[in-house]
Amino acid sequence: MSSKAQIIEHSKREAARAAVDKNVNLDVKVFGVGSGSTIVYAFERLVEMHQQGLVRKDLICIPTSYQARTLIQKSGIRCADLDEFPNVDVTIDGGDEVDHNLNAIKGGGAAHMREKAVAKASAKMVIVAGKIIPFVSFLFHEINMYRLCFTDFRKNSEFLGTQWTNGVPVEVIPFASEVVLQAILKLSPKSNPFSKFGVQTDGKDMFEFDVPKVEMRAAVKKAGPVVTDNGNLILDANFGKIYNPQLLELCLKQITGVVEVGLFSGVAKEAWFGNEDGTVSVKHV
Ligand SMILES: O=C[C@H](O)[C@H](O)[C@H](O)COP(=O)(O)O
Repeated sequence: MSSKAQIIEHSKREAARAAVDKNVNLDVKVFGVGSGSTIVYAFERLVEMHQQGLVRKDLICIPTSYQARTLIQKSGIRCADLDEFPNVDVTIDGGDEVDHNLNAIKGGGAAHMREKAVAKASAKMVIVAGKIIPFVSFLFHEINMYRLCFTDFRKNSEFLGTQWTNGVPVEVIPFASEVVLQAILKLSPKSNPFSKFGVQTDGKDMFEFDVPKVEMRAAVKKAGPVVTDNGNLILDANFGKIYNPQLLELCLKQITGVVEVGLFSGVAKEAWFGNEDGTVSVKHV
């Protein structure tokens, strides 16, 4: 690993640990465990705190994926399903990209369906984003440092789809995957099918591209597509910059055959960032 990659990995770990330290205590009874590489660091800290008596001995952890379930089961902390404990105190999860309102793209690991179910059942959802690049300038600007140095990056940090260019993950039932793909291609950047229901837009286009770029996610080390923990497929839909994530999420979710969309609009209340320089930043909404 290069030294720059090591620094980023270190800051990602620090951000994950700080998020746990700040949000998990003896009052937390039910904790949602996100998925991905960053969450491994967060869960490592949770296990330490459990061993040190800093969290409840009878803490219940709700997994958001097969990966999270395995982590919990190996830890000795009680693992339970969401339908047993539908009221979660705090969930901590990773993120692929986060904008200045803490809207996020998630699902780089195809886990966003269960992640969103657990996040929405949580009194508080916290995102830890290891990949700070889209946000660096904004945060530095906020604390009034390096304002000039990072001015060029600020514009880019405003919109989802700027740094995470793999597209928005859309989980679809296999039966309708081609139909959904065609429907996404027909979404127009200027459309607001919800205006008749009173869903307002800011008058700007919904996303950048005239026509989205959509492809089915292919598996690695297996021929064929990625199959999710729910037995479904993933379409990665690249819209370019996303100007209105709330509306795009609604538009995608109304397509029959879509199970869940990796846009988390207005879900996270707090985000922790591991910065490129090894420091950690936090933002609340
Ligand atoms: O499906 C995967 C999840 O949404 C992850 O939380 C997200 O992709 C971030 O993953 P990582 O922590 O590996 O960057």
